[in-house]
Amino acid sequence: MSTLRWSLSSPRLSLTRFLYNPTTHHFCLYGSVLPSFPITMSTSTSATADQKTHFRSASTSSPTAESYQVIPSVDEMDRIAEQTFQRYTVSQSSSNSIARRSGKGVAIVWFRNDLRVLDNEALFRAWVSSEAVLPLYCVDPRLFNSTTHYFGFPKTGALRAQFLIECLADLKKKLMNLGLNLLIQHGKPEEIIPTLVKAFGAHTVYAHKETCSEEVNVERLVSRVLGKVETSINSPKLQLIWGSTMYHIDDLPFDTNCLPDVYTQFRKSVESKTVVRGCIKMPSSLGPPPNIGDWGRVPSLDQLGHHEGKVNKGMRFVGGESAALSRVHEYFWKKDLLRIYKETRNGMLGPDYSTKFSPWLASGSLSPRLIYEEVRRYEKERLSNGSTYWVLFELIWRDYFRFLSIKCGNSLFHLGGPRKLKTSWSQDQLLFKSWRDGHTGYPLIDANMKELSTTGFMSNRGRQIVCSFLVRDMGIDWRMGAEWFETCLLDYDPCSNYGNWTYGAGVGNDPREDRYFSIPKQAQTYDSEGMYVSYWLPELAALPKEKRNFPGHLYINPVVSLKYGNTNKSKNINKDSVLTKRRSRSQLTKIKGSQR
Ligand SMILES: Cc1cc2nc3c(=O)[nH]c(=O)nc-3n(C[C@H](O)[C@H](O)[C@H](O)COP(=O)(O)OP(=O)(O)OC[C@H]3O[C@@H](n4cnc5c(N)ncnc54)[C@H](O)[C@@H]3O)c2cc1C
Ligand SMILES: Nc1ncnc2c1ncn2[C@@H]1O[C@H](COP(=O)(O)OP(=O)(O)OP(=O)(O)O)[C@@H](O)[C@H]1O
Repeated sequence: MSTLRWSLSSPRLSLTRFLYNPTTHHFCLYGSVLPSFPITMSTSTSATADQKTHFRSASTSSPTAESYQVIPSVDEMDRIAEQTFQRYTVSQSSSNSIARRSGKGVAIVWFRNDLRVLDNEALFRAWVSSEAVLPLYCVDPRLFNSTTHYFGFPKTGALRAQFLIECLADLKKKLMNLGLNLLIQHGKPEEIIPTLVKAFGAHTVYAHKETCSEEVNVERLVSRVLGKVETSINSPKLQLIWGSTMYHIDDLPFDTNCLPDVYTQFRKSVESKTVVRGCIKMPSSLGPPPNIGDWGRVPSLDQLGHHEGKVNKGMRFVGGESAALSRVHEYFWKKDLLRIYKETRNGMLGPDYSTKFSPWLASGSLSPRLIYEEVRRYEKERLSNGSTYWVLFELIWRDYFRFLSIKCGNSLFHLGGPRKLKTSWSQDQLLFKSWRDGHTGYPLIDANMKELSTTGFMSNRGRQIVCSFLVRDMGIDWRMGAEWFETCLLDYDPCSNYGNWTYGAGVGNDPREDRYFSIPKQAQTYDSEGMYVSYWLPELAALPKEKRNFPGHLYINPVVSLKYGNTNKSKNINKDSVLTKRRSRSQLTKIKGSQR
């Protein structure tokens, strides 16, 4: 594979290639931009057909509008991961080694949403405090063969299940490279862990602390049963460690119960008063493992309750730490995209408009502190600008929702949200189904929903638009949307998901109450040539560019009218609006009648 370095002087990656909209002051990634993206041609030379995911517009009228996501080969990912491991691990023989092993006996590491080796404090502490570490993952039936809380959707959809399988396979491999292994058991942690503690006489179980009630309940159960285990060593303990955020909870300038209600206040406060801790330098060897005959296999998709988990269009994410580190390397160093992140982050089409780190962050294959250190290194070695800062700005949003979940407790999942608002919502099944399946009659909504179900991913722009449409234009119970996201998203994280949905639904702590996203305006600003919608809805590709988002009678009739009408003044959509309004009035009556 070619090792290309992209600098601003690269003819194929200059800002002029992003379309600038003087009215909105936004840069867009569409139209003639995508074909010139460097990944298309330059790195595809050694990629096999399997590694090239066609991110190709179906448009016959724009044959040049295509881009490939090149998934690096396993060897390439391993090579990058190895380089990064060298940076973030220390050898025991090294004179500047800060890691000294001083413990006795066996310690268990219970892996949860922290499926990585680098900057994994639970793993590190287990190693320091023992003579042998037993790494464990429990395939918990509550996560895989179960349903979401209110509406009974699959708790973990097929694509996320597949992603997790890849994460586990990679973790097992990484641990074996470091002299350990990963014990994989099927069942509830509160049943598996005490048995192992007893069998190995383990003194401590290390795990990363979670914050939402489902996970916290499991922690409580594990802790409780450990209290009853009798071993030769007195009272084995569950030791919970904080490790999911960029800023450490113990370093916050306030108690989480006094977390500011406004994000900006939170951000300014942590930025001025808190320092991001350095990554834990992991030892380059973690063995020996305890003596185990059968370490168990990485589960199959069938065992996780699904049969088919393949992505055949759009972005294909590979699970695991190697792929995560490879993506960081690609986005920051190889393609040099970090320098333009702020201008491109609102895109919707293609592999490179944003970092796409979220699936790895959610599974814990990637540490936010490692991203922080890589941003700082990039700023030193290449350049520092608004874009390099903005990735950290977004990661602070992620931190904020995580801390907010502690403050809000279960109100994050309740209809009235943290503000406990009493609003009436519809649960109209037909309307919801049209949203879920991408048949609303609004190409921008339909394309985004198809992307979600096909790939398990949707851009941040898309998420805000489909959320606004569901709750504001359809008046549907926001929890139905949130639970559907919970099923489908590869990057599903209860805090970010329910946090963003409560904001979108106007029941969060957000001071901006009415977050309405006008579809015509969003379409004109972010998909002015209809490249995005025609990629996901190929039937629109034959239409002139300006009509693809506003196809009128040439597409499905809109199932509801827009709350504020079609304010974009587009000639195409207004033709149908009277009809739509008349029809949707009767539909709205139906909605009101279906409230629960
Ligand atoms: C309704 C809705 C639901 C969402 N559900 C989730 C979810 O379940 N899991 C999830 O990780 N993100 C969620 N987000 C936030 C955001 O859309 C994704 O994090 C982002 O699109 C991931 O793409 P990226 O990694 O390329 O992001 P980038 O733009 O490259 O941002 C870098 C990182 O910053 C963080 N980030 C960015 N925006 C947000 C945000 N609004 N809230 C929290 N963190 C953010 C993510 O960790 C992301 O990986 C949701 C947003 C909305 C509007
Ligand atoms: N990680 C998670 N992902 C999705 N939903 C979650 C998660 N953690 C908690 N919840 C949701 O939090 C809510 C609280 O569930 P729980 O069974 O603990 O209490 P409850 O009796 O339903 O509500 P409450 O305690 O608020 O009266 C449920 O809606 C549950 O699905």
